[in-house]
Amino acid sequence: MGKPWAAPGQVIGLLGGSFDPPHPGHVHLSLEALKRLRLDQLWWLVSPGNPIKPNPPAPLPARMAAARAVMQHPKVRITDLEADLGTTATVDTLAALQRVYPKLRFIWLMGADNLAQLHLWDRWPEIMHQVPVAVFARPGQRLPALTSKAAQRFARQRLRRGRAPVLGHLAPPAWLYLDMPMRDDSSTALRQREKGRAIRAE
Ligand SMILES: Nc1ncnc2c1ncn2[C@@H]1O[C@H](COP(=O)(O)OP(=O)(O)OP(=O)(O)O)[C@@H](O)[C@H]1O
Ligand SMILES: O=C(O)c1ccc[n+]([C@@H]2O[C@H](COP(=O)([O-])O)[C@@H](O)[C@H]2O)c1
Repeated sequence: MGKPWAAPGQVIGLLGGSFDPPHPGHVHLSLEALKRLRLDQLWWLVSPGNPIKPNPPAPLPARMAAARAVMQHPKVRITDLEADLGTTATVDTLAALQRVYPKLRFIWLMGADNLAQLHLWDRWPEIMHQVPVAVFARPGQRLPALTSKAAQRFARQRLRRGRAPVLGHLAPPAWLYLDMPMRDDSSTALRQREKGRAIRAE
């Protein structure tokens, strides 16, 4: 894939994920992020593989094609940048992106379930010092997210939601939690449904 193009100073949201498969919850988060964070672009980083998930995902080309089919928006780029960069840990991906694109401003986007688990990620506090972070509501995840180790450790750096439009221009650590109408789509549920269908068809 060609490298995505953006003008110096632009604010780019990064949505990393396995997207195994992609679903309307990803699209919904993306549209909310574009609007609420005033993003110039949003890049989906379709991951070669989540470093802490035990089972490997479906092959990357299939997930890229599925992602392109569900998310079509002039400001959203579907990328396999981590495969290009040779990174899987987010801390390494962000460092590499900041090296390759020193003039862009990145915001890391994630659902509330990921904030609840962030303390399990490789060198996670560094991530909070690399880029501002925006966390989006997900059903049943508000309390786990807001009482998580990461939320507690960075409690003083949490901003009120009214600051969302300027988040991309602030120096990290800086993060906020954004409520939104929630969708309960999940890749796990879709994979389980697909497995059930395959078993019934046997
Ligand atoms: N329905 C949703 N609402 C809010 N955020 C979501 C939703 N689905 C996924 N996300 C967020 O999108 C990012 C990528 O998600 P991912 O590809 O892991 O999908 P998933 O449905 O969480 O998959 P899995 O069930 O396999 O963990 C993560 O930050 C995740 O929190
Ligand atoms: O860096 C880590 O250690 C790490 C651990 C777990 C997840 N991540 C990243 O979090 C994003 C969401 O992952 P997933 O598999 O839940 O879609 C994706 O970009 C992963 O690479 C990163």
